[in-house]
Amino acid sequence: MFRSTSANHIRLMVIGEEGVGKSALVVKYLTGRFIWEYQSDFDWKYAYQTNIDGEQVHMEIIDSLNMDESHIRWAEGFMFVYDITNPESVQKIEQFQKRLESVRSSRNFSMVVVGNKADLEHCREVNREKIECLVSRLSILCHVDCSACGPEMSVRFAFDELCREVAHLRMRSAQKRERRRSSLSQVRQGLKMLVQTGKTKNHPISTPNSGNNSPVGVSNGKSTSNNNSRRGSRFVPSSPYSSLMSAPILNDLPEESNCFFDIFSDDSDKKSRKSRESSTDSFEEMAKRPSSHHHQKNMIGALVL
Ligand SMILES: Nc1nc2c(ncn2[C@@H]2O[C@H](COP(=O)(O)OP(=O)(O)OP(=O)(O)O)[C@@H](O)[C@H]2O)c(=O)[nH]1
Repeated sequence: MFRSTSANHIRLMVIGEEGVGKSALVVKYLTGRFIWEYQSDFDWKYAYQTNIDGEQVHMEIIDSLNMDESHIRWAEGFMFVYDITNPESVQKIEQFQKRLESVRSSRNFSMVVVGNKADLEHCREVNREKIECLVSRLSILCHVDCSACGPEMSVRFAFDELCREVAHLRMRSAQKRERRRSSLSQVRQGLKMLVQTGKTKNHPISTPNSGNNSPVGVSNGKSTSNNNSRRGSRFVPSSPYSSLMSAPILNDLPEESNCFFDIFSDDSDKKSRKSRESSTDSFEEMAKRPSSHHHQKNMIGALVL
């Protein structure tokens, strides 16, 4: 699993309220030892090399008191630690997650939740069911109880699991990027063929709304509603276009529909590109309508034209 990542290098950040045992957990993971007191005025950064699932992994871990923005951007995996004897230490989990999402502007990070000081089970004040519900509501995949002064196994499991999460996330993102790239290159190729066909047939590359400078099917939505005109059109007669039509383009497009316009990157006419970009809203509005599926299909159809 780790082989597909860039040099098996993983960057983690340990976060949580003061005194929950962040430093104790990191040191336990790195050295197998528990030390009662740590200096906590600094953010500590550790480098560590270990073997997970039979593969060498190079890790960097920041043990951070502050949710420094640069650290949040730097890390890919976050370990949120709370103290099972301190209910207040769990309250900020949602807030932390929101902060991560806002700084990283998406969910492209992995997170595990660790309930530390499990050796003090008799003093537990955090309800296990409640925290399980919270964790699943926040779509956090892994929640582990462990103790920095107990057996090393559960601490190791928590860190290793976070690394696995990061590796999975990277793999999923790489697959997504690859799908998107191949969809876009299909469209580019199709457009090139169309331009060539248009030239050889001596047909103008015209569109249902040619005459205005806006991109086809994007500016006002009128052109996209005329499905019949696309079918009957002399410009979409044969198989290359139908294969283009069936390409999984819109499904794979990122939510920011600006990528939609990347397929025009060969176009040197900046003016018309600008007008296309300013039309993003109408594209999004069309996609939101109840019959968005048809609109989207029509949109591609209009684009092909
Ligand atoms: N009983 C018990 N005590 C722990 C455990 N982990 C940490 N402690 C103690 O809790 C206190 C705080 O531990 P730290 O590791 O400094 O906690 P921290 O979250 O790094 O604290 P800050 O650096 O101040 O944010 C120390 O006195 C530790 O000895 C644990 O698993 N069990």
